Amino acid sequence: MIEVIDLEKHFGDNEVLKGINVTVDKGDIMVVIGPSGSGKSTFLRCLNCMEDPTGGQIIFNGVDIADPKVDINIHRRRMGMVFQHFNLYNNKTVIQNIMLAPVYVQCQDLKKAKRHNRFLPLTNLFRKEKQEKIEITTTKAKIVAEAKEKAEDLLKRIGLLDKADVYPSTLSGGQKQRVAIVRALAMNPDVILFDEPTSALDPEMVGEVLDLMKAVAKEGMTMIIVTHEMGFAKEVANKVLFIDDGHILESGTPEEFFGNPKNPRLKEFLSKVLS
Ligand SMILES: Nc1ncnc2c1ncn2[C@@H]1O[C@H](COP(=O)(O)OP(=O)(O)OP(=O)(O)O)[C@@H](O)[C@H]1O
Repeated sequence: MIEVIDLEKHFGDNEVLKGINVTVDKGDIMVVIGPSGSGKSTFLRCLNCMEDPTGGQIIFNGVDIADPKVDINIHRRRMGMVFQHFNLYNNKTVIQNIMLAPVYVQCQDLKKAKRHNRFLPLTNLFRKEKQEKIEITTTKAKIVAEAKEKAEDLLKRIGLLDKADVYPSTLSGGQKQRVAIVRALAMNPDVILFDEPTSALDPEMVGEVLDLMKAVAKEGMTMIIVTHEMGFAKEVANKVLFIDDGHILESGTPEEFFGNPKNPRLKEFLSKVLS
């Protein structure tokens, strides 16, 4: 699904990623670990071009999205992202947060179709087939109604339907992050990128977020997760990467990675974080 080839990212003289090569297959749960400042978040942010790569390719569903000529917005909607600090819109209610992006992209598609006055392959996020022709007689009201139904289902799933109309500031950190995760799911993405999703949470809330992530993983979602939660990596991941100083120094299954680490820097890192 994603093939990262010789990815480089520099911030001025600071060469943060120095040639990263990774393959992500459909259904992979890939956990990325490494010391602070090693480039993990930068790697994740380059995957959906939130940071423009300095060099290399990111082939996503067959298209090099690092190519500046590519319309990244079309591809980015297929990649969900969950941030350390939730990034919910505080001036929108919980359900509005979940509905916003699906309604926006579908209304944009509808406008485009109407402009061309013909059938176009439109994104219908609420049907099984992700790219199917929908009739241009679809209306914004229909799109909103479908998005609302889906958002309510997602809130039900995380036990927060009663919070649909409140603002995020009234939620706990764990609740905010669970809303952020279902917001990503509402776009029916091919992959979700998680950037330290539990690092900003009080310890008692970490479990509820990890449990939701485990459930999403079980459903077959492809996930790439930067985290310091080694227990989660051992239990849920099928691939683990160790990034240090802008390189992948080791990668493997959790069994190989934790059971028989080879790189001395990884051994040292694991002895610190697992002790
Ligand atoms: N937008 C930016 N502008 C300039 N430098 C940046 C930017 N983003 C990251 N960096 C630099 O890139 C390096 C790697 O940062 P990054 O956040 O990717 O590390 P990390 O491995 O995720 O660290 P942590 O575990 O502490 O979050 C750091 O030296 C950081 O200062």
